[in-house]
Amino acid sequence: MPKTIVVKIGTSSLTQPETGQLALSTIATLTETLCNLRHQGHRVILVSSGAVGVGCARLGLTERPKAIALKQAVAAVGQGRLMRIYDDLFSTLNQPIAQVLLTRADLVQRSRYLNAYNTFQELLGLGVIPVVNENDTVAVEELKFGDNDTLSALVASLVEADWLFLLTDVDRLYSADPRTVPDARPISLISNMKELAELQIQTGGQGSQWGTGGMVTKISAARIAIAAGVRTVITQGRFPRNIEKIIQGEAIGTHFEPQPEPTSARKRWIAYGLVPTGKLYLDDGAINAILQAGKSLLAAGIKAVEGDFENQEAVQLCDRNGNEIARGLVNYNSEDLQKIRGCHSRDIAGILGYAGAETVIHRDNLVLI
Ligand SMILES: Nc1ncnc2c1ncn2[C@@H]1O[C@H](COP(=O)(O)OP(=O)(O)O)[C@@H](O)[C@H]1O
Ligand SMILES: N[C@@H](CCC(=O)OP(=O)(O)O)C(=O)O
Repeated sequence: MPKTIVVKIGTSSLTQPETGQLALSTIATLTETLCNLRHQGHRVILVSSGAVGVGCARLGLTERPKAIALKQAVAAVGQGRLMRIYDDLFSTLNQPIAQVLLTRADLVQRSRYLNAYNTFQELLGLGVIPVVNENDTVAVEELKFGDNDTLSALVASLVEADWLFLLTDVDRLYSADPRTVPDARPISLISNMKELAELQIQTGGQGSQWGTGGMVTKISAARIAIAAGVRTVITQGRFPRNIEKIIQGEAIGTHFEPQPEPTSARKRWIAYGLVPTGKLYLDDGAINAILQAGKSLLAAGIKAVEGDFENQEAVQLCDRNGNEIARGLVNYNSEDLQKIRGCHSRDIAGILGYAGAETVIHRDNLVLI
């Protein structure tokens, strides 16, 4: 059965850690592997980091720039070179590829989200392998994916992929960072998010010298992907051939099993496509109503409102300690919500001077996280 497979490779696997130069043999093997998958009839998307790392190597910079404008300039240098290398290798194997550069803004607006979906479908239908990266050169801080783990999970969710492979410089997820905790326990399978929470995995800092986000972003990427029904695997980037072995059933890397009933496409867009602009702190009654009974959120259950947002924007719903439990589209702006929080729905019209929605977030626009 043909599958849709998203493979994300990080800078730490694409470059030599000592010199920052490209790891050519890894890239060549990855290219061969992805072509094999295409020949087997699968639909393949590559999410490749490396624009900043390759740009640095090209310009002789020895560490990842911190200043935003410099990083954006370096990414512009590196992205071109990266695509040239991919195109040379894939062309040798007669495989057409396409460059797809996305920013968060492309997924926030529903029409642009659907447009991105259509473009991917066309490319995959044409037998092309899209090579995706964040459009680092124009992305603005407030509207960034920030790391390609998240980007790859959103792409996998968008195209409703069967597999997401997160290729990195460790062979799997461990109970703690194996670089600093040598006896950290390897983890082979995570069946659901409850199990993940119970494992209390420690993720240490921000990852390797050239990587962005470390393991934290891979775990949150897995969370996004499995909610969309995508089986997610964290595995070693230096051995891309393992992808084929894993698809054939070998137990390599860490597997995250997909949620049996994936969240609907629209709710996934609300939860992960949109960028939340505020927070609502709820009382225990409201939390129970949402979590246990699948109810809408009413003004009476809101203890506090944080942030400045408009009607129909996405907000986070939190318990009293600030832990996020859900996200949703609000029916009131932040100014009006400040006035009606804690109030009964029948009093809203009197307080605001107009008859607004009965619910603050309708259950159709509310997603548990
Ligand atoms: N619990 C953990 N299990 C495995 N690796 C971890 C863990 N916590 C932190 N890490 C670190 O995450 C790093 C990979 O992240 P990163 O450098 O961002 O890679 P990439 O460039 O592939 O995205 C590893 O080198 C490892 O040191
Ligand atoms: N978009 C950036 C990569 C950001 C990123 O997530 O990097 P990595 O942790 O190496 O996957 C680039 O191309 O350099």
